[in-house]
Amino acid sequence: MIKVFNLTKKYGKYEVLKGISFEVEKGNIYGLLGRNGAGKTTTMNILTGLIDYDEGEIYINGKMLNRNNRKLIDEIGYLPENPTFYNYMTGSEYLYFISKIRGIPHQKASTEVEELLNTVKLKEAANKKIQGYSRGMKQKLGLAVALLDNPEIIFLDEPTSALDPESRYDILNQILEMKKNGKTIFLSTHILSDAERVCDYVGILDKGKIIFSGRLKELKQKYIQPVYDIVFENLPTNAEEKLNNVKWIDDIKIENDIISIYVNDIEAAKKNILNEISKLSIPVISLQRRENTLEDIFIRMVKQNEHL
Ligand SMILES: Nc1ncnc2c1ncn2[C@@H]1O[C@H](COP(=O)(O)OP(=O)(O)OP(=O)(O)O)[C@@H](O)[C@H]1O
Repeated sequence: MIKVFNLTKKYGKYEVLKGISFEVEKGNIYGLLGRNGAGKTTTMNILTGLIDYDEGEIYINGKMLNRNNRKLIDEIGYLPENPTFYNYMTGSEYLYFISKIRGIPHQKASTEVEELLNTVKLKEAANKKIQGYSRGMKQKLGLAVALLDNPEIIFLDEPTSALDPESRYDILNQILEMKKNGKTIFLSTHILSDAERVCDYVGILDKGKIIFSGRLKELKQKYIQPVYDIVFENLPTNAEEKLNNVKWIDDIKIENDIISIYVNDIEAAKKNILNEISKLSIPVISLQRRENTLEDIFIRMVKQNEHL
């Protein structure tokens, strides 16, 4: 559905994308993950034909997206990171307006607009002016615009950032619903728990390169590694130094009074963890073992990439 080979993009001398390649198959949700400034929006804007690129090949639905002839492809819908609207219009008026621009016949548009307002749960606010919409409502309206004319492929740039938990939940559910309806979805996000909830495949973009692209399940299996979270009464100052010398500890992360210990030998960890903690001589409030999350894996991969 989407194939990208060796894509390069420079802003002046600054090379944001250094030859990235990945594929998204039909009917899947692919999440492009990366820190702020990694180049996610740049990638989105290139794939949706909004900006030019320097080198590489892009195929969307079997058609080559030509660098010098970036015609917007009919089969795609796009929700940009910060969608802009005509705020004096109502949500419903705006959807009719966009339908008209896209050349959707009025009768077809009226059925579709009603359906979409239902789908994105904006029916009640449909006749209210957009200027009174919350960020979440605007995002839902943006999603409706992306879904107009039933595109096969939908691009969503940071669809859940800056939303409250309820709106995030709604949007994520709608993304899952789109997949059920056979859509192919390419989204970018830095909210890894959201990616973990909806994505089948992920690509990790870091320092201009894709450092992983594949099935989320495979990534988690590859990096399967238990983590111990230990909450201390107050943080031991020399903890990092002491724990880093322990053989079966791969890495540690310290946040407030919690130390997360990433383990490379679970049998050794089970036998020795209490002993190592007692050496720190600080009262422990709790100790819990868990599987690592996508966030843990992401942080470790990006850290490893830092040393390359
Ligand atoms: N038009 C531009 N001209 C020059 N530099 C740019 C331009 N657009 C983006 N950049 C730079 O390219 C890099 C990637 O930006 P981009 O917006 O693609 O990142 P992002 O991963 O989407 O980040 P965020 O999550 O913060 O939106 C950043 O360093 C940014 O400052």
